[in-house]
Amino acid sequence: MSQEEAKQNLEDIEKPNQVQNNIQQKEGEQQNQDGKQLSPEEELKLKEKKAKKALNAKIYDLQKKLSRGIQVISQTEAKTPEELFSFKEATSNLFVLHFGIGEEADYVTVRDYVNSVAGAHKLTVFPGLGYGYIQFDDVKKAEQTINSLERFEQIENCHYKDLTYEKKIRPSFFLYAKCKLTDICQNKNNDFPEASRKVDAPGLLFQEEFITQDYEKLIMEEIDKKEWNKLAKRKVQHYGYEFLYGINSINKDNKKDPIPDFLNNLMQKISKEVIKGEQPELDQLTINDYYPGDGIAPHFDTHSPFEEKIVIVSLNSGVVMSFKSYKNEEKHLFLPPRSILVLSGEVRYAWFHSIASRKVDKVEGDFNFRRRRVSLTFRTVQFKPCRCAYPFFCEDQGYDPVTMKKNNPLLPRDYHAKDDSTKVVAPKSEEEQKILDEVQQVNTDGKPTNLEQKYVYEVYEKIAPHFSHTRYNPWPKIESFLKGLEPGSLVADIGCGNGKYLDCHNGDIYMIGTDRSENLISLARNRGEDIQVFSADSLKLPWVSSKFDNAISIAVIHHFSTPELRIHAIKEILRILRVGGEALIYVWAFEQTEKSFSEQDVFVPWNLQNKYEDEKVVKGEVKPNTDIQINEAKQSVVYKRYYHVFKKGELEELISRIPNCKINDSYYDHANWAVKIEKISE
Ligand SMILES: O=C(O)CCC(=O)C(=O)O
Ligand SMILES: [Fe+2]
Ligand SMILES: [Zn+2]
Repeated sequence: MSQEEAKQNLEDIEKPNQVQNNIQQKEGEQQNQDGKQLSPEEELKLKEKKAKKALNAKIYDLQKKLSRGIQVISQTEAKTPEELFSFKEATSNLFVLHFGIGEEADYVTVRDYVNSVAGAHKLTVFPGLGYGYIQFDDVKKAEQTINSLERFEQIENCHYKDLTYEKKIRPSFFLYAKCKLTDICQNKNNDFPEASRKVDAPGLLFQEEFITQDYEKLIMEEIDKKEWNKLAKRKVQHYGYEFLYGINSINKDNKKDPIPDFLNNLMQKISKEVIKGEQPELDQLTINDYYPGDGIAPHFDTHSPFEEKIVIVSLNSGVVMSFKSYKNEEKHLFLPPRSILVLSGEVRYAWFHSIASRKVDKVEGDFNFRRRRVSLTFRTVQFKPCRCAYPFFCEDQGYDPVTMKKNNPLLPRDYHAKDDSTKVVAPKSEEEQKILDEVQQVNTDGKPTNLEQKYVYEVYEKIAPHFSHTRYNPWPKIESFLKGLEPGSLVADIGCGNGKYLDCHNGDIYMIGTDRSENLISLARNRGEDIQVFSADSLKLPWVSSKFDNAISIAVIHHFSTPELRIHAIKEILRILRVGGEALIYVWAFEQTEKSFSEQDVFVPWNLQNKYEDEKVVKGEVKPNTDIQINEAKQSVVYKRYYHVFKKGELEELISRIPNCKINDSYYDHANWAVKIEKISE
């Protein structure tokens, strides 16, 4: 059945009220359209026709769901079912679509069913997406599973069974046999890390079964008798002091309801075993209520409002908490119910912690399905400034983790590091020249080359935290462009870096950022709960066409190594804009006063301070993928970023080659050439 036929069939099906009417007609009272009685033969034909239509509608519906699933998972460009279903060879993998996996019941149902018909297999799910795949060691087992299912003969490759019909729970089970694993799991965003029950991080203490099950039950009951405050993503209760979410601090002048008495036993145990007189007693409590799928964005608790030790007790369900150091070390710890987690020292002051928004976690080879989880976060309110050993994350010592804008003279001198690129750019090395010659000779075809991969993307991933610390002041002209936009505008920040432009507007536009560097994206995400950012390539944005009112592309286009790619990137900006929408584009200028370039394709050094670098790289024991130099005098490791610096008029010339836009303004600002372009037609 072609897509067209399927659509036609779907359209042929009666409208819901007609179906309803037909059901209300009793057996034997079938009438034709003129109201005449039907003969038994005619009746049978009509029934068959209806059954066929209903079946086709169901198939069409399943096909649509399946094609959406495959598109999400594989990020393929295929748009029609024909394109998606065009795999020819059978493999030992099955694609599974069961409308709602992520719930424990779904997972167990599918796993047990496959076990019963074909035995050993590996089932992988993409929680929240409702799709997954099964790997067998043998193509026969995949076929055996397929053959055990009901079959819709009309559609090759599609097989369906309502596994859970009897149990009357939601998901169905739907297999697509002939898919290649590479087609469905290329996108690493679909997979997620495995956690352990024990991790080492400096300052992290963790203990399972800190309280009994009975006590846990009692606390849960008492908590639910109290009133919850609703946040955008979860519910909370606060005791001791008022908590202010906008600035992630507490109102020290507003002492509220004391921590409730039913927590006395727990507080005493913590006092004796954890606090041990090392800081004043805990006097502030935040209770968070999470349902499967809820999470908390990466953050570290603000330094100054609280003393060092932060204590988190988990109730009712396990969850994985992820930790990330400023050196991008990542650890994933499973917090079972009734466990206690204590954060102090480096992990408290300088690591991010987060809970990913999903319904299931992978823990030491098993899935842990989340249930409702309630966490108790105890802190001690601090009445003195923070003098921790981590000034680069300490708002009391000059750094504002929310806005990243403060510039406090108390910081160590090297802290607010300047952009460390040297003033005169050295001639290219042989390797740099070679890679540049290579990419400029091939047809770049809208895909990033080796050069962007090695000298742009990988370098930004590496230098992200350090880079981010040097990028905290929005430039005034860009800020005023954003502040001047129509209220309600949807604005894309393409190549948003640490997100410094995502929160410098008046709050009445809606901004979404993308950047190729996942490390920069995590830093951007840390700016606040309202920040919307995604990792994506500027050559292939994940947005549908013509929906954005505006876009900004600041310091991005100069990182592409060929004119074709630069044009491609600009066309991609125009693609997502609506007709009449305007974009602001900035690129580095060849004409500069601070730097002097002798040519336009340059490799600009970045001195990554040793404190941001792996010790092993600093000592020369490990070499990263990109070529680096160790600069002992400056205590740094030198990475190089590729730029094509633009001569006056060059950006305008590129844009003149794109038919559906016009230039509204162009100017020179902060050693960049800037243009405002408007989309004039689709
Ligand atoms: O719920 C948790 O386990 C963590 C809560 C948290 O990190 C916070 O409220 O700052
Ligand atoms: Fe926290
Ligand atoms: Zn501090």
